[in-house]
Amino acid sequence: MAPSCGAAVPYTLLGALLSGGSYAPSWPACGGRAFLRDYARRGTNAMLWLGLLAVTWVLLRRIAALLRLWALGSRLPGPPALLADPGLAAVCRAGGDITGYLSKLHGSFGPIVRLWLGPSQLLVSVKDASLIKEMLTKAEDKLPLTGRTYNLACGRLGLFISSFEKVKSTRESLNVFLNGKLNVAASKSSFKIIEAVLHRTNSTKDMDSLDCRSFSQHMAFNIIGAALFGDVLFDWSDAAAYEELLMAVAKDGCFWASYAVPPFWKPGYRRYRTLCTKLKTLTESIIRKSIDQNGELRHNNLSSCKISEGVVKDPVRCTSLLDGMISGRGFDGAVQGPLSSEEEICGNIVGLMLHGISTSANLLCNILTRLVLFPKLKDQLHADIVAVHTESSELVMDDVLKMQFVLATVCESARLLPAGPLLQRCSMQHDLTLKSSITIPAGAILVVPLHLVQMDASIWGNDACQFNPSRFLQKDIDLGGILAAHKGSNGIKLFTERDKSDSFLPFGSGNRACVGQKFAVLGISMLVASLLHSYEVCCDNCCA
Ligand code: HEM
Repeated sequence: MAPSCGAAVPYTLLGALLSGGSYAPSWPACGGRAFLRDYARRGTNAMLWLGLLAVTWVLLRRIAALLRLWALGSRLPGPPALLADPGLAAVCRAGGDITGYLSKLHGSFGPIVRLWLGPSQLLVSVKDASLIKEMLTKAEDKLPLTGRTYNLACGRLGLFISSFEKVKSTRESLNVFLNGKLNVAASKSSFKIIEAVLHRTNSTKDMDSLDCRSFSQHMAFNIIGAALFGDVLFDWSDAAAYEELLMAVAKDGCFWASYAVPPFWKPGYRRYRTLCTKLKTLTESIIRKSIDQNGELRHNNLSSCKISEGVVKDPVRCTSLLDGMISGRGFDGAVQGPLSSEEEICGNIVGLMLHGISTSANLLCNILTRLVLFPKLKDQLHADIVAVHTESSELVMDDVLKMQFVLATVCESARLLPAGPLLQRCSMQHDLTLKSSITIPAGAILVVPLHLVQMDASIWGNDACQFNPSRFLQKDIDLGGILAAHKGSNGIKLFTERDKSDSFLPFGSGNRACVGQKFAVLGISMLVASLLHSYEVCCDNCCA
């Protein structure tokens, strides 16, 4: 009996071919089209099944991760587990004091507290110095929101993003680059920076009513910009527009990045994206200028390799961060083409400008405000500066390293006013086991409430909340430690006393610590010293 049409048709195209013609007689009877139709139907079904299995697999994995988060999270001390902590929600709604709320919780539950921000979001706050050190060493990832914010503003970049693996090598290159910048450029630049800022503010408004915040921001822009682009920044006609654009992009980045799906339908978002594109174009323009007019980047990179020979043996690695920019050819590619490593370099530069300006401006403003509020501080700083820096000589980095009171003032200001209230980390892939008994599940948001730690009276003494730079002198600032940076970071070893050094965290700690720490402390000290050496700093109506 002849096989029925359906039965005769092989199930797969491969089956038909492999059957070696045994089905051949039925083909003409059923028609090649029927076979192909059936084949397509079965193929589609198979694809749908595969898709369904994949989605189910992903969902099951998510559910397993969620159950794990709930199980491990509930074991940590904290207020009763609810969908979202109502106390924190109330504090946030009132635009209130998160540090104050965490302080109460730490008072009740101890050095580790967990809070549920939602069914799938667990926040763990750590306050104990030794636990913090362990946590910051083991938790190597940044929060995905931080990475998304920088990605949105800067495009593709190899710094500030979540995964430690992806930022490791760029961090190391940047570390070497910034060390070289300190040795080569800072001493000459500081007076130029001050002059450029005064020139700019003079041309726009009355010098007598200079706003401290804007002044600090201009100084920060110029010190980071001069380090990255060289002196060409000072003659660039678009410098002011570039600074404004950077600040505008920095202001709203976190808000727009908090959307899970980019809200293209919102005019505000489209305006923000336009600003980011303009920022990228201007960054490319200043990089080009820097390469074309001065060859500054190439020159300084190579010099820095020679200068820091003791630290870095391989000169090729010295230029790796800015390789693409240094070779004008490579950068041209980035301007014309889609994503490339050159685009990443441009993204890194924008990221560094955004982060470096906001943090350094914050610190500078804090110091300048204290200078005007406390004339005695100004006198002490002045005495420290003139003791080292004579009128005739040029101020150099070695001089700044001798100005212990200036360095102590910068560090004490950073202690009292860190860049943000919380240091944030997470471990995306692995659970964290602290002190071998506390397990924090992967994906939890880890925070260190900096004000609580850096103003903890049990560590810093009864005057923990007061401004007292001398506390940094009592324990001897280890200036040798400032120059001995460990791999991928610029650690400043300030205290011989362990608890204090683990509780001084304005620049973070561990593998994701601030790479610009040494650059910021020494650069800002240099600026303050240069400013006080040559100018009178005072507030409106109080200058003699
Ligand atoms: C007063 C000035 C500054 C403050 C207070 C500051 C603070 C910080 C903090 C708190 C972190 C995170 C640390 C952690 O998670 O442990 C960080 C990271 C970082 N900072 Fe700074 N910073 C300053 C200036 C700078 C400057 C001038 C640069 C470079 C030009 C810089 C480059 C970086 C980089 C590259 C990272 C880490 C990026 C990563 O691992 O993905 N910072 N900074």
